[in-house]
Amino acid sequence: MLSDPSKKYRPVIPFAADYAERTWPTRRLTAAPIWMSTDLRDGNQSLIEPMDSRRKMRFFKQLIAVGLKEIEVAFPSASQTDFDFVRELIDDGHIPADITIEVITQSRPDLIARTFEACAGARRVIVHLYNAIAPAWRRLVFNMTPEQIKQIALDGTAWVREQAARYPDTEWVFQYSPETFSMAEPEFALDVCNAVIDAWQPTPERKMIINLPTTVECTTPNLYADQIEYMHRRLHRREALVLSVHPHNDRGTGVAAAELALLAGADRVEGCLFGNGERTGNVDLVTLALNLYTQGVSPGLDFSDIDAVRQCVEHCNQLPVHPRHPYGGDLVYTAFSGSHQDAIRKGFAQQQDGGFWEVPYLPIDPADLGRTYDAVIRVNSQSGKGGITYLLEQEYGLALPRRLQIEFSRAVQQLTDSSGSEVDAATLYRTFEQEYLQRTTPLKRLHHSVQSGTDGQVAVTVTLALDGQPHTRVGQGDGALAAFIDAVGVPVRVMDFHEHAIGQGASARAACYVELRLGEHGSGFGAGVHSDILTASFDAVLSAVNRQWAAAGQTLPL
Ligand SMILES: CC(=O)SCCNC(=O)CCNC(=O)[C@H](O)C(C)(C)COP(=O)(O)OP(=O)(O)OC[C@H]1O[C@@H](n2cnc3c(N)ncnc32)[C@H](O)[C@@H]1OP(=O)(O)O
Ligand SMILES: CC(C)C(=O)C(=O)O
Repeated sequence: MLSDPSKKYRPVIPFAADYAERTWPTRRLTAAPIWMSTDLRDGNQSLIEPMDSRRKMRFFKQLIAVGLKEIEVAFPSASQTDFDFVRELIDDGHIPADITIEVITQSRPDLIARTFEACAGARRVIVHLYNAIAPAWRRLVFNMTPEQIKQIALDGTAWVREQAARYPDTEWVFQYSPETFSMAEPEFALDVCNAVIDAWQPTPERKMIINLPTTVECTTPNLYADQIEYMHRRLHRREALVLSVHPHNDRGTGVAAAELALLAGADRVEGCLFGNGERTGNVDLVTLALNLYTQGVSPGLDFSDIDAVRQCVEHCNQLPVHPRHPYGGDLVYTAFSGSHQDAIRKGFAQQQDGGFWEVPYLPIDPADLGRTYDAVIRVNSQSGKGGITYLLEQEYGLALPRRLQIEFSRAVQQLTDSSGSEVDAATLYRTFEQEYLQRTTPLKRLHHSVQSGTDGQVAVTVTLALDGQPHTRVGQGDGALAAFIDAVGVPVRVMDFHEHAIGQGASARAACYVELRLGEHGSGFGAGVHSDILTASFDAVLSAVNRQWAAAGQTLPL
């Protein structure tokens, strides 16, 4: 890279002086625009292997299912595949009554004629004429003066009018794009567009579309918004126009450019699902739509099964959607890091049914897009007790008390540190079993009985396996747990005790967690799960004792 890039690159400055009449910065988006999908055209022309007709048809049907009403289906004069696809759509009746197909063409009479031939018989078609107008294209590609470039647009408009007259049974909607608009002088772009509008003479009843692309995104989105507002205020017959934008994403700000352009007066957005398209892509319609949704504005597009849409797009484009892609990526509702997991868990616990969505770190409820909560919290070495607790509770119904969460998370941390990889809920549960539920050495409960006396005292008789040998012991206490501890005969103090049901009805089980202090040694937890709640608490005591015994180097007198 150059130490002084200004010797090679210059900023694109659309306006000679500041565009001070702008009003867009204080506006807000309160309604969805008209959406137009160009997946089958701009998206398709950028693919390593363009779609065959089967893929195109699958994509077309998916776009309809999502709710798109305007779909650019082809560049029919470019290839026989594209021409035949348009014919198939029309001849085989694949275009529902509320869908308008769009087709693009260069401004060349033979190509325009072929475009109309492809569309003959359709109910309604948008014919999209384009020519590049920016200085570099004028000079390098066309070697033409600005007047000659304007004439290309006017010639094209006349040829489109001529062809449209030959097919009176179709409703033809004319769209003109000054390609490379954002890199052109705004005054020249306006001049070309107004000349085309004057030539076409749209009316509010027969509107035409003026589409202003960032063919190559080359400025910050605010400058593009200025350009759009400038055009919006000055285009002839504004009430007879649909003002459309077509952002690309070369600087990674295609979504912002589209959003600011809508604030600046645009009515319509052209883009692709998940942002496929030339180079870094067209603007992503999924992100735009769901950005509106998360602000409480209905986008008019339905992504309630976003994974199915993504699979279709990946299949048709033969390109993967990035795991971090907004809203649709595999990992975008997943938190690995401890503090995020903790906040998400607390948010879920306090989220009211029917209330405003307020789960930290999740801008949208994954369930609205058909995603489950299963993958929201995943555990690796960056995770804390919150995530571990969440998974054990969600998958296994275990609600660990706070200090046990801290204790158990140390065991999990050792596991994730040594493996360096993610642990799933099943592995967590297995670790919990090994650490607590299966701690039956040296003491194991074989069987027990409980007798309540008339004096409020309880007696417990328990047979324990101690190092494999059965021993029967009897204990007394104010309650069954105290009597059991007395029977075990180990000097422990109960520091903390929790129990809860797992599941409901006849098959419900009980989980019990006991924190014990054993003699002079520190305290630690034990846990038991059993269909009988008392038995669960006895097993929790033995689990705690056995863990303490192991921690003390097996030196405790049992
Ligand atoms: C920004 C965009 O995405 S615009 C859409 C771009 N998409 C595509 O190009 C995909 C489909 N295109 C194609 O298949 C071909 O380009 C075709 C069939 C349209 C034309 O093919 P060809 O006649 O071989 O021309 P080629 O592809 O080389 O295009 C360049 C020629 O078109 C001219 N041209 C480019 N754009 C336009 C336009 N909008 N109107 C009129 N002429 C144009 C160029 O000046 C050049 O002319 P020249 O050969 O006299 O120098
Ligand atoms: C033809 C136009 C709209 C285009 O695709 C672009 O400029 O990117």
